[in-house]
Amino acid sequence: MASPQLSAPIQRSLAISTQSLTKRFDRRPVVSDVHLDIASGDVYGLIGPNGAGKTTLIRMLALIEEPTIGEIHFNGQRYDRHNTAEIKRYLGYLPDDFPLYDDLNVWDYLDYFARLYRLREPRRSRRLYEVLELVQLTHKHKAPISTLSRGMKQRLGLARTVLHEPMILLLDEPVSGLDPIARMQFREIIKTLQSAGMTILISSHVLSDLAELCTSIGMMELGYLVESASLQDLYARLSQQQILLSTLGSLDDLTRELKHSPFIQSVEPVSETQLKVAFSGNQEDSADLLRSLIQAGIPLTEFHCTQEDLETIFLKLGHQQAS
Ligand SMILES: Nc1ncnc2c1ncn2[C@@H]1O[C@H](COP(=O)(O)OP(=O)(O)OP(=O)(O)O)[C@@H](O)[C@H]1O
Repeated sequence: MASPQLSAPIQRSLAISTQSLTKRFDRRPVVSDVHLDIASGDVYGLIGPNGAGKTTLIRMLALIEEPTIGEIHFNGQRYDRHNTAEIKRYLGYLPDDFPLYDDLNVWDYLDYFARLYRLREPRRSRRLYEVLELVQLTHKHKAPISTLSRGMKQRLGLARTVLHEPMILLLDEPVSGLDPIARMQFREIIKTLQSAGMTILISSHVLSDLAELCTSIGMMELGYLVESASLQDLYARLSQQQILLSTLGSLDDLTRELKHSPFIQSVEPVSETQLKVAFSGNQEDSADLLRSLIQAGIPLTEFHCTQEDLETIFLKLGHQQAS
């Protein structure tokens, strides 16, 4: 059998790409010179303080707000006024204040939008069952919308947004105001949509939600995209690794051995048996350290590597957002 060929890293195409994207209201810049690239299949988290311009940027990407200057490309196709209808077919947009008709039941609400998307029977009913299953509302299909919890309403909004099987999803603060369980349920659905191949942009104020969900993060401030990178890059570039070590022996012996490693930046006692170490090496370096401590006969009972979280990273970058 032929041996597998080494291949170059796969270059993913861009689902969304903007150049110099700018929006002014009455000459006041709200989004300024945004160059945003989102690779196909990414879940891109957009964060930023209130008024930073996230909603306005998303509305431009959803083709609801006309840019003052700049270009938007979707899957390589440049948006202009003539192809709006064509591009909207593969966009799904969930605004932060989407309307729900309280006197309709769940099925009729979705059916109404499915008809607007011109889905015909039997395809329409099949698609309604699929999206209800996806958002875990099958058992509520006859329930009046007014009786749903906030989390269910958000999931219903998401169901409506994906009815026409868009390739790109734009979600504006979809988890704001939800309790932790509802947020978790929402995250699970987003993961399912990503694994089905969708590219997803999601804005939020909750960094920890985005850290669990996103492959890339962008940060807006005063209309500018001040940071945009893959989560992996951000962690590699800015997150300090920490190691918690506990021993049955003396902390002095452990500290002496630790000093042989060039990657130890600081050692801080946590208790009489535990130390916290700031570590500048990578995972292989930490494995080497563990091996050397055991070889030196240190009776370790704990060796736990952690990384600084996104909040700490953004604080380090000097950005305001760290909620
Ligand atoms: N249609 C409009 N006309 C005038 N100003 C507007 C309009 N839409 C938004 N703005 C202003 O643009 C700025 C950015 O608003 P935007 O809603 O995009 O920010 P945001 O980052 O989404 O904020 P939040 O996190 O509070 O939702 C705000 O000062 C807002 O008042």
